[in-house]
This record gives sequence, structure tokens and C-alpha cells, in this order.
Amino acid sequence: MKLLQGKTVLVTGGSTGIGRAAAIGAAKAGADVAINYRSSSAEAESCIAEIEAAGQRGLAVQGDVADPAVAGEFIAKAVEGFGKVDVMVSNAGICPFHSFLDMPVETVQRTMNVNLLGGYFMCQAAARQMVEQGHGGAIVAVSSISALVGGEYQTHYTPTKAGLHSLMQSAAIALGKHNIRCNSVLPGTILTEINKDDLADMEKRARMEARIPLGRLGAAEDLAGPIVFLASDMASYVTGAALLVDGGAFVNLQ
Ligand SMILES: NC(=O)C1=CN([C@@H]2O[C@H](COP(=O)(O)OP(=O)(O)OC[C@H]3O[C@@H](n4cnc5c(N)ncnc54)[C@H](OP(=O)(O)O)[C@@H]3O)[C@@H](O)[C@H]2O)C=CC1
Ligand SMILES: C[C@H](O)[C@@H]1OC(=O)[C@H](O)[C@@H]1O
Repeated sequence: MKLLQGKTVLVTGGSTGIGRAAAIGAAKAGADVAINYRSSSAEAESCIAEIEAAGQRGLAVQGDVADPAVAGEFIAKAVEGFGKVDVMVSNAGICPFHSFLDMPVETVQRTMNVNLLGGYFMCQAAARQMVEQGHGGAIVAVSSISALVGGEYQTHYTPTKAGLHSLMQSAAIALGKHNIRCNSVLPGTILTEINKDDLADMEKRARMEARIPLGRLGAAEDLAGPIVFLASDMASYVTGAALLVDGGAFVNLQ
């Protein structure tokens, strides 16, 4: 039997990158998958096509996670389509690199609203549905190695990733009595749209690669296995945990 056979998995930010890889990975593991996305409609549609090619049902729901109402709408559409919610992968996020001293207020607020508050309301809405269903569930937040270390041009971003990591710890306590597990993955530097421009700086890219014991930057697909594992019953006694998926970058001090 496949790891996520019979489960319904929801992924925010499922049109591209890590969310897309997680959605397709979940489908290959036997789940029906609903994705949320904000603007990349063609990519969302092609993700659904890949989910269906894996033999599962797929559903794409457009919405900006920064709007708290979108969380309830996403859950409602998924329940309408698949009848239940077993897993929430809270992944949608942005990282508009910018220097600290002249950071625009709107950039700080938008990053917080999308990454942290968007994650909060999505996880809360999923948890409410899981509690109502009464048979437990799993929540996986896509935090970051940046929850543990800083970035000169990420002063508005790293606190959101630390916040998601902390949210999973507190939610694990709040939801344990309902058998809802809450964990986070902490990706290192993964080549996606979010850092395409930043990593066009070849000197910076070489510096990042040099820190990684496994010798390469990550691919979005490197996150699929860890996310599917935490979502699955294989991880039935894992809650409140944070799993680094960084090729060893974090531990490589010297
Ligand atoms: N790449 C990396 O090195 C790392 C990434 N992460 C985290 O992984 C997550 C995914 O990023 P990644 O795959 O790299 O980047 P991508 O830019 O490829 O993916 C971002 C996804 O989030 C969606 N999204 C962005 N803003 C919103 C919004 N307001 N509402 C709904 N969906 C939204 C995008 O949808 P659309 O395009 O349709 O707008 C897209 O599906 C982020 O939370 C990021 O912080 C963590 C550590 C490292
Ligand atoms: C977008 C960055 O390249 C990426 O985001 C993270 O969370 C990682 O720490 C990297 O800095």
C-alpha cells in the first residue's frame, strides 16, 4: 500500500517549486491533492495534470493566503471536492530580498502577511476541519533553515520562518489531543523561482554551494520525500519536530 493511500492532501503555493513537488509527490504516494496558488494559473493547471497522470484526483483553487478568508474557502472547496482533509502542507511564501536600513514598510507587512499570517490561518482552518472530522491529521509547515540562521537581505523574511517553526511547536501541543500532528521542514537553499534572481549572482551561488557537504544546491523534489514522510502514518509518533533538508549546510561551520 502507498504511503498516503486514501488520504486528502492540501498544499498552499502548489503551482511552482517546493509546493508543486510536494503536491505531485503526495499524488504519487496515493493521495488526492488540492492546491492553492495566487497567480500562476498555467502552472497550477499543469500541476493538476501531473496529479491526474499519477492516477489521483486534483483540484486547484486560486486565492491569496494573506487574506484570512481564503483559508476557509480553500478548505471548503477541498471538502466539497474530496469529502475530507487529512493533511495540510502550508508552503506558500515570498522572499523579496532587500537591505535592512531602507526596507519599505509595505515589503515587511506583505512578507509577514503572506508567510506567517497566511500560514497561521491556513493551518488553523485545516485543524478546525480535522477536529470536526474526528480522525486526526497532519500539518506540515514549510519553514526554512532561515528559522535558525540569518540573512543580510532577509530581515523581514527570516522572522516569518522562525514564526512558522514556532507555530508548529505550539500547534503540536494544542492539537495533540485530537491526534493531529504538526511538524515543519526546514529547507536549505533550493533552486526555485523565489531565488532565481538572487542566485544569478554567481559569486554568491558558489559561496552557498561551497557550504553544502552534499555538494549541490537543492531541487524542489528533494523536499517531496520528507514532506510525504511527515504527512504519512510512518511518522505517527512525530509531532512538534523540525526536519532540516539542507544537504548539511546548517551544521557546516568549519
Ligand atoms: N527555495 C528555497 O531556497 C527555500 C524556500 N523555502 C520556502 O518554500 C516555500 C515555497 O517557495 P519556493 O518553492 O522556493 O518558491 P516558488 O516561488 O517557486 O513558490 C512559491 C509558491 O507560493 C505561492 N504564493 C506566493 N505568494 C502567495 C500568496 N500570497 N497566496 C498564495 N500563494 C502564494 C506561489 O504561487 P503563484 O506563483 O501562483 O503566485 C507559488 O506556488 C516558501 O514558503 C519559501 O519561503 C524555504 C527554504 C528555502
Ligand atoms: C529564498 C532564499 O534563497 C532561501 O529561502 C530560504 O528560506 C533559504 O534560507 C534561502 O535563503
